[in-house]
Amino acid sequence: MKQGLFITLEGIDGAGKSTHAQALAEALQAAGHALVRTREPGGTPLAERLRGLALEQGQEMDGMTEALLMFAARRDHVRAVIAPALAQGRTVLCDRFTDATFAYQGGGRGVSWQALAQLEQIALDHDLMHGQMHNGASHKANNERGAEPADCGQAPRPDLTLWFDLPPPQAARRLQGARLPDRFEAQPLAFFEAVRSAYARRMAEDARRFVRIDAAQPAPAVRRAALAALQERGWIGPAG
Ligand SMILES: Nc1ncnc2c1ncn2[C@@H]1O[C@H](COP(=O)(O)OP(=O)(O)OP(=O)(O)O)[C@@H](O)[C@H]1O
Ligand SMILES: Cc1cn([C@H]2C[C@H](O)[C@@H](COP(=O)(O)O)O2)c(=O)[nH]c1=O
Repeated sequence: MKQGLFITLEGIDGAGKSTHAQALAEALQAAGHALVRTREPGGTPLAERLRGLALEQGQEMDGMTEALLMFAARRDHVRAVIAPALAQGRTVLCDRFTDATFAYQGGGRGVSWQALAQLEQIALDHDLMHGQMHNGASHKANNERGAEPADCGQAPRPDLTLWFDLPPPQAARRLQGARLPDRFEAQPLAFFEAVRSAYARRMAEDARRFVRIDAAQPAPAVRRAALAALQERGWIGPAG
């Protein structure tokens, strides 16, 4: 079975990811993709509990602790949801993934890029599917046959990342009064400037995977730009 597509949405809080995720999902489904929509931190019962801890106002923790929580949640999410779906040929549309940890915990909190790269490797590439394979068979049964697929221990990486890029003051204006801020949304503008710069660094390091969407445009133009990225790859039809 051909591995499915893995698409992630990134950007600072209030950039418009959730607003445009629905149109992207509808376009992918209309083009015949068997779609799994999910988010980070979250996507499994355990990861949603970790999300609650990480986002809860008043719950103090340092940047490395945040990063460890994010990667713990991510490992569970990838093992239980993302890797199995991709192995079944499904398309996964995920609101945030590892880039967010580099942006928020790296850029925002100052955790070293190198430490995050090491955590990524340990959390996602260390015997990821231990005890189960992507198709549900056990490693043990496979070992008894003397064979183990090469990709059993490694997490999939996104095929495409849409970075909704918006100046933090504009994002703050959009979020004002929209909802009660969580622990991240309550951060000052300087935090989000640092997060935004870190997204730019991630894009510079892996330019082929990223498409930057100018999220400062009116919503219909943002939607068109996001759909165009899928159309250019032949993943949806010209009408979206
Ligand atoms: N292009 C746009 N122009 C004006 N307002 C917008 C635009 N896109 C989204 N909004 C509004 O901005 C607010 C934040 O959008 P949204 O919730 O989609 O952001 P988000 O990136 O998902 O944020 P978070 O990551 O914090 O969940 C919403 O009230 C939404 O209606
Ligand atoms: C994956 C991930 C997320 N965060 C932060 C970014 C946001 O402020 C929240 C998630 O809220 P959203 O409304 O679902 O966007 O979590 C982070 O700091 N690090 C991460 O790895």
